Amino acid sequence: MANIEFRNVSKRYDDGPLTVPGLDLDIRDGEFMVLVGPSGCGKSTILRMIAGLESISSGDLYISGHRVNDLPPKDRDIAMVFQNYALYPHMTVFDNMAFGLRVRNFPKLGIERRVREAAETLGLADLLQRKPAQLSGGQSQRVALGRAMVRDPQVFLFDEPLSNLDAELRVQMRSVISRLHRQLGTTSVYVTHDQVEAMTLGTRIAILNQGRLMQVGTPLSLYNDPDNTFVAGFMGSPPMNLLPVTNDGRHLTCALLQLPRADLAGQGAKLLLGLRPEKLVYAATAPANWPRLSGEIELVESLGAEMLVHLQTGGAQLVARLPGLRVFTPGETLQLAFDPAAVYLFEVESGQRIRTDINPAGAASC
Ligand SMILES: Nc1ncnc2c1ncn2[C@@H]1O[C@H](COP(=O)(O)OP(=O)(O)OP(=O)(O)O)[C@@H](O)[C@H]1O
Repeated sequence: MANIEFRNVSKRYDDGPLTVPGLDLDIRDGEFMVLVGPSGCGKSTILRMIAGLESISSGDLYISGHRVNDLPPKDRDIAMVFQNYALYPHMTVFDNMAFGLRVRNFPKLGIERRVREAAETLGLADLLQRKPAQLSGGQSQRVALGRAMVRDPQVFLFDEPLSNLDAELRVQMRSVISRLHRQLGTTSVYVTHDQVEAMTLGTRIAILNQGRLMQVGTPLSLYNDPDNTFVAGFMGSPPMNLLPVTNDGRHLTCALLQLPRADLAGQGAKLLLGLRPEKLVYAATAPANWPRLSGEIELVESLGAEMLVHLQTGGAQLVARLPGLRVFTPGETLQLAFDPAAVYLFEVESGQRIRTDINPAGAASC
């Protein structure tokens, strides 16, 4: 078990720009930390710095309290699981799983026991004599997991391990990884650009953009309490609606609606109003004092029990997540409502959250 501390860590490749500019991040002992963010934001670079596969340009990295900036990868007691499985094609499943222990001169009996235990846990017991070419993608990824597991390292690193699997297998493998973590309690760092994966696996999630930490917290705290528009847009499916509104010190106004908010008198004349798609309800079912807004239906995506309704209204676009019991046709007008306490507010320029006494996370939904 181990904790990992980044202290003002920067990374620059050759003469390029700073890929990671001054990262401060604490990964706690035994937690499952997910690094999430758009392609190219530096997630893999951060992971590879922990593994020792990438040098650190400045700052300090500590694992279990020891500064590891110059420690070679083999001395870090870390196991990494990659997207492409990285199995040896000429070796059996057993030998692939045993390899890391053999090169560390583990006793033969111990290797046998550890591999068989891991194979049992991962449902690979019947496949130990197969070669990687005879395995499905999901089985290959379980072998890659098993190979990491048998080493019983102080840290697991995962670099988008599920991105080559189809949707159903991804869900299955997510629960395998989650169960393993509950069982072993090993500090884990997991890179993905999939926010659903991040939400379901992470004890905490670090959201990155262009190498910078946007926010770190539990999945629920990031969803309920985003610090900025980037996090608000990243967490939640579909993401939060962000509507440009004008603020005259008494009301927030846009083509859609007028919302009394005298408490924002000291704020800018233009703000962004954030409203989660799942906080919109049919006007007919909402309390009379909730603000109404209506729009023309552009598109309806059915999710089975629910649907995503895309509305066009006064130049602004909006998505609502509604119970899927009604049939709509594009072009139809739909009237919706929301709890006025459910809105988030952000500065336009910086995207930073404007915090008020109103707690949107506690707002009711019909
Ligand atoms: N070896 C390298 N040499 C130069 N630049 C690199 C190198 N590796 C990564 N980069 C650059 O660093 C930035 C971050 O890359 P990184 O792979 O860490 O991002 P990522 O968030 O993991 O992306 P993805 O989700 O697409 O894998 C990118 O702009 C990338 O082009």
